[in-house]
Amino acid sequence: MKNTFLDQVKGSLIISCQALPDEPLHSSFIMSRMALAAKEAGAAGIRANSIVDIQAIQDEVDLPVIGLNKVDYPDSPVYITPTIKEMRAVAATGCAAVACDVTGQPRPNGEKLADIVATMRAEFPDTLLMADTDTLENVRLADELGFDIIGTTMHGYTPATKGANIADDDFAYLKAVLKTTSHPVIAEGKVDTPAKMKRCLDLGCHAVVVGGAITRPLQIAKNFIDAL
Ligand SMILES: CC(=O)N[C@H](C=O)[C@@H](O)[C@H](O)[C@H](O)COP(=O)(O)O
Repeated sequence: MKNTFLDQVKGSLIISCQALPDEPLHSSFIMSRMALAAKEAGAAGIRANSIVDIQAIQDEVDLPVIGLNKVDYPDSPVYITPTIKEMRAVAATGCAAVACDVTGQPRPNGEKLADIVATMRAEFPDTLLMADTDTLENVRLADELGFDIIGTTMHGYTPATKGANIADDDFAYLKAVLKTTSHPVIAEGKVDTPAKMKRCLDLGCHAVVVGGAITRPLQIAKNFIDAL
């Protein structure tokens, strides 16, 4: 069966509906309603964390899902779908794409990303793989490993990129990413206004993921409180 995800989201907005256990909205039911609001607003896709959230969202809306599973392991800083165990479980939900960390940092249990990709290609040939990258070096790594989608998700969130913001210097880093890879690029991470989303698309991104600015009320409310 052909995976139509890339056609479905081209030039559009994907809304990330995530709330970790320490966040006020942590609930699969609430995330499914966030996804419904996203759909009613016109989003083309959803990004979601954890098996139960992905399933609840798939029951509520018929939009394609980028699935991931955030898990902390004691022996690694990698937390976005870090091992083959989480990769398989996320893909088994039937989501269109599985996202995982591609930051070059050591993975739990000494697992190697190349082995994870090979196993996923063999077991889930119709599932797209999205690389959550942080630097140009890791964009090149994701290309070499054959990821289908390059995401900028981890730019600003690793020791190598701490403090960076995708919008710095009129998206200078994003422009470099677009020059570095021929795979579709999805801008993600701190795209927090409609104007920034539009700029990412105009620069040539395939799609944009927006999360907190739409689905994290604590973050949204803080922005207002901070202005007092
Ligand atoms: C760094 C990390 O763990 N990012 C996570 C990845 O799935 C999510 O917590 C973000 O909300 C998502 O990337 C969207 O970004 P923003 O919420 O900034 O629009």
